[in-house]
Amino acid sequence: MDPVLASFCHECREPGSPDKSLKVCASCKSAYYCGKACQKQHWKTHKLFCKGQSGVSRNKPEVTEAIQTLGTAIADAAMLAMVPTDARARPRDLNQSVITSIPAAFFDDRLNAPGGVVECYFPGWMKEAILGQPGFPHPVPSSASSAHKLVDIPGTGIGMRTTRPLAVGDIIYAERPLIILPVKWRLSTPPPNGNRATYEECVQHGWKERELLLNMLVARMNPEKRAAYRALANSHKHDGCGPLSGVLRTNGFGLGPSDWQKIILNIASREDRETTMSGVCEVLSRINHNCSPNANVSFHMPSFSFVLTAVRDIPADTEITVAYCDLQIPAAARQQTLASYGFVCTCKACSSPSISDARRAAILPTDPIPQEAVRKWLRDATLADDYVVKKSQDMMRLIEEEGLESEWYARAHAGVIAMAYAALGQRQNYLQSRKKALALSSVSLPLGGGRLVKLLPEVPEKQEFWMKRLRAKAQ
Ligand SMILES: C[S@@+](CC[C@H](N)C(=O)[O-])C[C@H]1O[C@@H](n2cnc3c(N)ncnc32)[C@H](O)[C@@H]1O
Repeated sequence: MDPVLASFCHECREPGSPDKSLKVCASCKSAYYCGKACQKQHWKTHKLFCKGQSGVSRNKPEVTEAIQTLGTAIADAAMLAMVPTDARARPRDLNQSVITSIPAAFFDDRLNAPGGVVECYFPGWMKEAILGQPGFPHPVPSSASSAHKLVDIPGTGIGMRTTRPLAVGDIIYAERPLIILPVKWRLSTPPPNGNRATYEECVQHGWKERELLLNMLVARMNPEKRAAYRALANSHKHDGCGPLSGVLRTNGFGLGPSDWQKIILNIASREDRETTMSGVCEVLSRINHNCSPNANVSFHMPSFSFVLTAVRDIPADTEITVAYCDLQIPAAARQQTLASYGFVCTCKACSSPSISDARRAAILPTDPIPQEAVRKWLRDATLADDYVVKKSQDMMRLIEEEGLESEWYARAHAGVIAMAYAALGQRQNYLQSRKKALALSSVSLPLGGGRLVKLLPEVPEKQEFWMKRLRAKAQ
């Protein structure tokens, strides 16, 4: 008997007491309950792991590294599904995937990090890198005062609205996700027909494996979070992927290589470093899509939370929206991507596709390194003094008309305008455009401010290009 496992009800997580002794599962003798109701409720998950049940073999399959990864988890599933601390999941091999809670979770909620814990499945090196951040975990960022509410929105289900006016760059809400796991699924066990399995059979087998894993992750949550995960929208009820996978596919926010690069460790393989993860949130996953979104969700690694920021000024009592797809592709292509979410987008851009598509196609991103655009202009005396400012301002007008302030080129053009004003020695224009550029920059990197903070100092004279255009002309 594991004394930790035997000390609490595995469904409601209440501790046992001298006058309320816990009953053990007669079959596996490793799950404990305070009463029949909890045992019945827990059986939905427990049956997958309970010794003697056919769903999952408790023997480790003897196959490749990848199979051992999930195989180990399956063999340990009865424990992993129930033990919310991370102590058992310390990776022996950093390339082996682990099921774990970040930050560490404890049965006694008073010991848990404020902001909650995330149930994760990822390679061990990611866990090491996350926990290795100095001062981890940073508190989950918060908005100046409550700024949102969840409401029923006719035709779209639940959605989010503002409760007060917001300015570009304002943090609206942040939360640790319920779960995080890789988007791409590598089969861990052979499909039923082995080498003869068709592509479709492999896909379905992959869904089965992922559903099993999600069962473990969801079982580790406290009852409130479990219920919250299960209550989220599911637009994949009819393609055989399983209910928990359906919720993941409908509600996941991406968390990609650029996020990992900030805390990268050399121990990660190249393939792992390029891993894209998906995180499902209790509140933020209720936000609907718009092709001209007024908000953006980004990942803040120090607090391990997703942060929602306003990408332009938003009046009170307005629906908050984010983008579910690439926004520069034509409307018809966007509708194809959005079909997997089970809706047809009727936003302004999709309602007049010919006008909007032409304008979006005309938006030219500036150099990904904005200083380069300014340097090229400085080197070329044949270009007009207002060449760079005018070009980027024209682009900003189009970007704003199309509502694409969330895209990287919006902040890049805003940065170019500010740097060009510095090169022209125009102090007021520099300060004004700097403010806008920094607000747009914080949309993708809340709290960090992004690269532009270093490039656009508060004192105009300290800007790298200050007066350079004027001096070049005087020579
Ligand atoms: C991530 S959830 C968003 C929250 C969801 N409305 C709910 O009730 O939980 C995605 C689902 O919301 C709905 N949805 C999101 N944006 C929509 C839109 N622009 N028009 C219609 N339905 C939308 C679709 O059903 C989609 O599958």
